[in-house]
Amino acid sequence: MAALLDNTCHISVNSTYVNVEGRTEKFMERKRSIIQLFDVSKQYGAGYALKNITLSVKVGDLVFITGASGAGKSTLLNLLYLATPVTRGQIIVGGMNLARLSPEKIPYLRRRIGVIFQDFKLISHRSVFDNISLVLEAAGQPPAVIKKKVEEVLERTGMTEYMNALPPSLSGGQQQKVAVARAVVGDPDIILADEPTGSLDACSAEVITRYLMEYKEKGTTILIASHNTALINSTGFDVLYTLEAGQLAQPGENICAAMNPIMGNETRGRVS
Ligand SMILES: Nc1ncnc2c1ncn2[C@@H]1O[C@H](COP(=O)(O)OP(=O)(O)OP(=O)(O)O)[C@@H](O)[C@H]1O
Repeated sequence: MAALLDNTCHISVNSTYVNVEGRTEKFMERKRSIIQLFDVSKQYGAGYALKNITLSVKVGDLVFITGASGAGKSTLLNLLYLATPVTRGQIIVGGMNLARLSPEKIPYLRRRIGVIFQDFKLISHRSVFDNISLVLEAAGQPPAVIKKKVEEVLERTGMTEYMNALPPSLSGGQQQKVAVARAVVGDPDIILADEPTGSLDACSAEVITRYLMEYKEKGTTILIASHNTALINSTGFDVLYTLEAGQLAQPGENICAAMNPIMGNETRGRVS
């Protein structure tokens, strides 16, 4: 079965080979999974934020989690970072079974993941520089390396002049850039990004998106939760999952007309 995504992207789900914008890859055998969810559910009280989610993400893939407000996108990312515990099911990240991870191993998991939270979660009484450098201090990096790396990510995100500022004195967009800088500074294996350009103007969004895609090119696995079709189209994707009221959309149930024609709950390429 072949589905036409747009003029430049054809997908053949029965084939080992996929052609995305002229790139032909033997993707199914080449890559191993770095994230796996098996029948995962998350309940808040009596309500389900996520229900029976089974999916996997391969090393180096750019994966979008899309869906309407309240569909469960942020919850999914939060589970991967152990920001909130799973109610049922199993989650494996980088070979670690999160249900069996002892409290002292959680920092190890988190050092391998860079997170851009939707609400940024910056430490309000520490400077921009400190918010970013804490990641490297926790990883035991020497001060000279920390200074060099923090200055580099500040420069790349256009935040050098604000390095001594406290987060509450910054605009939402500036705080989001700091959150991006903090997420990438440790050169993580996985980046989890929740609407990473949601507070940015168009020009800044382009700069930040390109910066994140440099990490994709270096082999970092990136999961982006977003309902921003422009963002999705600006990067393309390896896999796109659509959530609908906490469940993966079934074939033909993609809820956003703008996302059509997507076939099934997983696809590759671009949306039209
Ligand atoms: N801490 C919480 N306590 C109770 N309910 C929660 C909590 N966090 C999320 N929820 C509920 O879980 C569901 C999924 O929320 P989530 O934030 O994951 O959605 P989302 O797809 O990221 O939405 P948005 O696009 O608006 O950010 C919603 O019904 C929400 O109200």
